[in-house]
Amino acid sequence: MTVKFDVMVLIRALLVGLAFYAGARLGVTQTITPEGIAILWPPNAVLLSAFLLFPYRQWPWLGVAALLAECLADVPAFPLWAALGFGLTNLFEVALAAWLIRRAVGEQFDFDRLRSGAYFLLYGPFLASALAALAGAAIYVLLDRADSGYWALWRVWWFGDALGLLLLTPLIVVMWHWLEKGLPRINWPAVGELLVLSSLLIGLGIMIFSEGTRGEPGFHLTAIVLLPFSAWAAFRFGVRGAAITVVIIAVLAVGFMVRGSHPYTDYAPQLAVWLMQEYLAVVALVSVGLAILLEEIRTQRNQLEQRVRERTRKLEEANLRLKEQASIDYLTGIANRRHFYHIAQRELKRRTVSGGAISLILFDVDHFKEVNDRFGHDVGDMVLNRIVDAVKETIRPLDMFGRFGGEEFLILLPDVPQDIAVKVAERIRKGLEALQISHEDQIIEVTVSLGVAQWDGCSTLDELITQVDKALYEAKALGRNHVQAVSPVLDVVQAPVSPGKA
Ligand SMILES: Nc1nc2c(ncn2[C@@H]2O[C@H](COP(=O)(O)OP(=O)(O)OP(=O)(O)O)[C@@H](O)[C@H]2O)c(=O)[nH]1
Repeated sequence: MTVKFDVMVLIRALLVGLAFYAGARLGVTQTITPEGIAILWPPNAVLLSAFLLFPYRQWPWLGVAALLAECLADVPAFPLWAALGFGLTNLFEVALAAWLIRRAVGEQFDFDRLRSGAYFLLYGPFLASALAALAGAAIYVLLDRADSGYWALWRVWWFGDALGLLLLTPLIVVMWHWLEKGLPRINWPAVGELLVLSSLLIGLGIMIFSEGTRGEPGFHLTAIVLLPFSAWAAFRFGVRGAAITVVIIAVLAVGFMVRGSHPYTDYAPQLAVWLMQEYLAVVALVSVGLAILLEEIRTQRNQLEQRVRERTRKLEEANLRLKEQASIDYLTGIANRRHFYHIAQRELKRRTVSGGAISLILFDVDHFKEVNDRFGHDVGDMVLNRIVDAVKETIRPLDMFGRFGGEEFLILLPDVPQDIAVKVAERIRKGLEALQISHEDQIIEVTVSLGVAQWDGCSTLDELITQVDKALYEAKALGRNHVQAVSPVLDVVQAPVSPGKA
């Protein structure tokens, strides 16, 4: 691992060092009972949060800063070798916990998943603190100051460190992530609710922790009364809210206890501290755990909704494609017979009510079999496509163009009487006659025969198609490359048949 100098890292290390020093001073001066029993050790949470939040390459700087801070805080009370020993023990504890947690959870650590909460709990307060306590207790024994045995010292170190990590790490980590996103807009109703919640919590906390029971009869509020308040914070303000209330409760509980006032005054001092540690651990686990659980449910619900949205979009796209496939002729891309019928029937129905002319053209490629036979089916397909393209350019966008089947095509012309439709058909005939389709070094020429009919206002579509089919048959009979309209009989528009045409 290369250690690179960076001003940002130096500032971070300085801040971590200062916070660690403040935590250590707080630990030494504000968390030890009058009987000399330490309740919790806050600074390790500062370093653990930093190790969880910042890249591995910054760890050496942060670690050195914390080590110096520990020595500065301890030296007034302990010899330098012991201060250094405590510092290295804490460093080992935090580095081990952070490394294991990040390995298990991934590099982006936050208290937003049950998984991260569970691994934090397992590797931090449970494992790393208990292991570091083996060394911490040994240093105390070597100092020869303590009147209790090695395992009692081990337990005091473990519980104190574990509680410090448990209470403060979630707060520091979630606050860091929160501030990282930039200062949020102030939500005044939420601020109001938070004020009410914290006032109630602080008021009740003071009542509960300032009062020693001392076996007096009568009504006593117990510390568990505060639990619903941190649950309230968890529900309404997430992990941040829960972590803040947990710290408020801890500050009140520890603050009063080190001044000799707490709800466990009936018990021996050591047991009273255990009970307090147990109480604070339960409050932290329940509140922060509940907040993480809610966050996890919210995240999973969002992910699920996102997946449902994505699937629905894909399904709609597939439906659209299916609809298109069901209505479009696969070869030419114009309406297939089914879709053409659907649209044409709708048009006729509309005109039954509103009136207005409507005409139909049916055309067929002349001697198309010869094209297939001479050039092959693929070239035949290409020729059909070129015919369709040419016809599309001749008709209006609102005319309905569809493939009737094979080399037969239908065109529905709304608001067009038969005489105009005949002119359109003639334009198509001429256009296709003039079309020169090149294939390799040859030119393929085609002609079409067209039947035209105007709807009489009452026939069905099938009847109209039968009529126009008859006209087409007549056009074919007239020698192909003709337009033939149905009765009322219009003049047959005949074109000279060019000898080279297929
Ligand atoms: N390449 C190709 N040929 C098709 C397609 N659909 C139908 N055909 C062919 O079109 C030809 C139609 O032949 P016929 O019904 O005998 O009509 P024709 O040869 O055009 O003769 P007339 O209509 O009497 O002028 C047949 O060879 C069919 O195989 C298609 O999608 N692609």
